Amino acid sequence: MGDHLGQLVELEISNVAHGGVMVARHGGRVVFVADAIPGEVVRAVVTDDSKAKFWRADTVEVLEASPYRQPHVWSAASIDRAPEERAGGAEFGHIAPAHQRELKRRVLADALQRMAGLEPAVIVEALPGPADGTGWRTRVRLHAAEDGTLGPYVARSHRVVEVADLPLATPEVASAALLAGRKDAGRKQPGRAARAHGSRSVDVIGPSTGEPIVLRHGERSGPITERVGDREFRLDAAGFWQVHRYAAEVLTTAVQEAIDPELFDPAAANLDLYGGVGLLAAAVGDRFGRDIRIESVEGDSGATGHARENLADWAGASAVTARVDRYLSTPGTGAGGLAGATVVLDPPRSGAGKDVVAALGALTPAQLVYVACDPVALARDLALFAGHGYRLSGIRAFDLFPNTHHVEAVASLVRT
Ligand SMILES: C[S@@+](CC[C@H](N)C(=O)[O-])C[C@H]1O[C@@H](n2cnc3c(N)ncnc32)[C@H](O)[C@@H]1O
Repeated sequence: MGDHLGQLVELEISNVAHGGVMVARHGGRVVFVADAIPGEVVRAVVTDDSKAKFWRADTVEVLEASPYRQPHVWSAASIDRAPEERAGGAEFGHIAPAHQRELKRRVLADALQRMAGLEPAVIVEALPGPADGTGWRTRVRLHAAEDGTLGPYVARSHRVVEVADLPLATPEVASAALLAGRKDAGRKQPGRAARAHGSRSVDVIGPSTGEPIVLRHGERSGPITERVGDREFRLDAAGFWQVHRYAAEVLTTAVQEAIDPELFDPAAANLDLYGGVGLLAAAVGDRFGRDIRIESVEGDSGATGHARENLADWAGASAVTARVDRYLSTPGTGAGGLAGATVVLDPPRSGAGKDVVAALGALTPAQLVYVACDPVALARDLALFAGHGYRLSGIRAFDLFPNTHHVEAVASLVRT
């Protein structure tokens, strides 16, 4: 091992893997290949040969192209650049949008089948916005290199690369970010990757109301307002909010539709777990009326403070700061257990996990709606839920992150 680093290999791409890379075989070993498409033959450079079972490689030349290959939506991330100077964060940008969604569907379907024995019919639905999947990012983080260059990281590294455009960002966010880059960087050679400078970063936030906000490392700003339909949400500029400009709206409707009204009890101890500033608790409230009872549970006290304010329209709504696992293991959770309750959960990428699933299973809510940004964590948790007497009754998937490999799913679970 270590002898093959930098070696050029010719690879036939057989499949898509979780994590935005494709699968090929070389000399009996699996190679995870970036910037390729299933069905292609590519020449790739080995970037990691440290493991016995698999290597990693980056495409440098396409020998037989897929009919789904397109010019990359972001030239800074294209294979026309050397791998060490390719911007990260748009790893599917060389694939036609409908086929990106098909590959994401395959990854989700494969995870559900392998890890949970489930074979639901599922497609990945496109969001409103440009058909080429650009102009959606309302949040962008750029990093500062030692020489002052401000830019995204090179794919799968912590090297900073200067870029001339940011097509995945909304036009307002892209302009603000590039302006910040020009101010900070002085005159640098575009396309050159440089080592990152500690943890210095610049966040550009484009709320749906007001001008973009640029927060340099350590800076704070007052709260911002995000509008979703007729409703407004206050939050800290640097706090969590769905990144795609239409994501909050799409998830609101998806969660509302994923709840079985026959199983919904407005007086039960309904929960919005990993609630952020209350977006999905409000979705439930808007679907089932002003008198419902719902508690939003969130680990970040700043977000909970805003959630209280954002949920003020519902007398029966509350927001608490707690880690979800601790909250669920507190005796008297939901004042008398969760019998008859509807639970929405929207955990971070790692998923809810064994302890949270076990605690929820023991509290026997009537139904759950699981919003997931990682198909493998979702599939693992669905298998765990099955062990606690919950079956999948419906699932939808959304292309909340076009031109990347990420996919969001909304799964409904009911008691068997
Ligand atoms: C994917 S976000 C969802 C937020 C909200 N549902 C929304 O759509 O705006 C996950 C949230 O869970 C919170 N969080 C992460 N781990 C947590 C934990 N163990 N307990 C409570 N909250 C947690 C994060 O602070 C973040 O606000």
